[in-house]
Amino acid sequence: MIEARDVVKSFTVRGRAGGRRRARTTLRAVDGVSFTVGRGEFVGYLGPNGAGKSTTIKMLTGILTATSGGLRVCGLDPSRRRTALARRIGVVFGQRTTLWWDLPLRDSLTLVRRLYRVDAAAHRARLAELTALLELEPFLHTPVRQLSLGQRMRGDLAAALLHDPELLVLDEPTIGLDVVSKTTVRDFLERINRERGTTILLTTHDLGDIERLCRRVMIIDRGRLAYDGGLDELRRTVDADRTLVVELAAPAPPIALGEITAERVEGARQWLRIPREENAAALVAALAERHEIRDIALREAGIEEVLAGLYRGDHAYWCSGRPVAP
Ligand SMILES: Nc1ncnc2c1ncn2[C@@H]1O[C@H](COP(=O)(O)OP(=O)(O)OP(=O)(O)O)[C@@H](O)[C@H]1O
Repeated sequence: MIEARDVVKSFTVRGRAGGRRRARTTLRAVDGVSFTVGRGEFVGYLGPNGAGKSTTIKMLTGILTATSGGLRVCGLDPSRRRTALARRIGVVFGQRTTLWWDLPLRDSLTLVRRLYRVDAAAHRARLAELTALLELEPFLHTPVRQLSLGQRMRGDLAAALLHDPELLVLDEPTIGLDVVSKTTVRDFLERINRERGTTILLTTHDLGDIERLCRRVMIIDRGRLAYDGGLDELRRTVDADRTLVVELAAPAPPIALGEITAERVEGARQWLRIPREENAAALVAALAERHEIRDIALREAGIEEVLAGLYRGDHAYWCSGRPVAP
């Protein structure tokens, strides 16, 4: 569905140099990215702010033209075949709507049908299906400007899927949504991927989206792909520390065991960060010899901690992961 080979996108920006005329410099927002996405995959595209995610998505959808490299989406060159591609993909930008502000949602969706020249009977069937799945019925006749953010997002998803695209590209689709709306959107995406085989590329800062939906993640950092592989594999590959939470029989000064010291103390409870190479069982045994322990729990780093470490650059060109080299 997507084939990117050494894709580069440069922007010319005015530098901050002194003098009357500020010097022009070239910024490589996407700096030689290569990957493929197969039919039916659900892939998360992650990275810190300014990493190059939106620029990649704009190239994939034909909004921007790559400076160099090869790009094929559904077998088409996106910048040259933008109209043909639009019939085969759906795009949702969480921060923007493609719906007509002053029209009731239903009329907006009818206009989308005309734009994509969807046959009337197919449209009726598809609209009925999407209305049920996204629970649109209560606000189908409400002008878009009066919809809540969660309702509008569901409307935008329907608009992006009315022409039954093979590929759905989502840029932060759950941004600003409450827990219930997020769940509705996630359940829906999971379902169309599983049942219809729609390929989905999802950009998000919401790690709940990733944990719930993506089997594979690609991480971009400063324009370069730094990881491409499974989520569990990412947790394992990154040398993430673990935390031992110890509940003592009574409050005590911070525990110190060689290099390992408690980094948080609350009453009788203490938190110890354990480096990956440390043997946790031996540590627990040593602790039990010196302290009266009431309870103990070993906590693996969550995906949030793993990514925070990566984004901070704690793991210089991080994972040996999959085929991603600096
Ligand atoms: N039209 C443009 N002109 C100049 N620079 C741009 C342009 N669009 C993006 N950039 C720069 O390219 C880099 C990548 O931006 P991009 O929007 O792709 O990042 P992102 O990963 O989507 O970030 P965020 O998570 O904040 O949305 C940034 O340094 C940004 O300032």
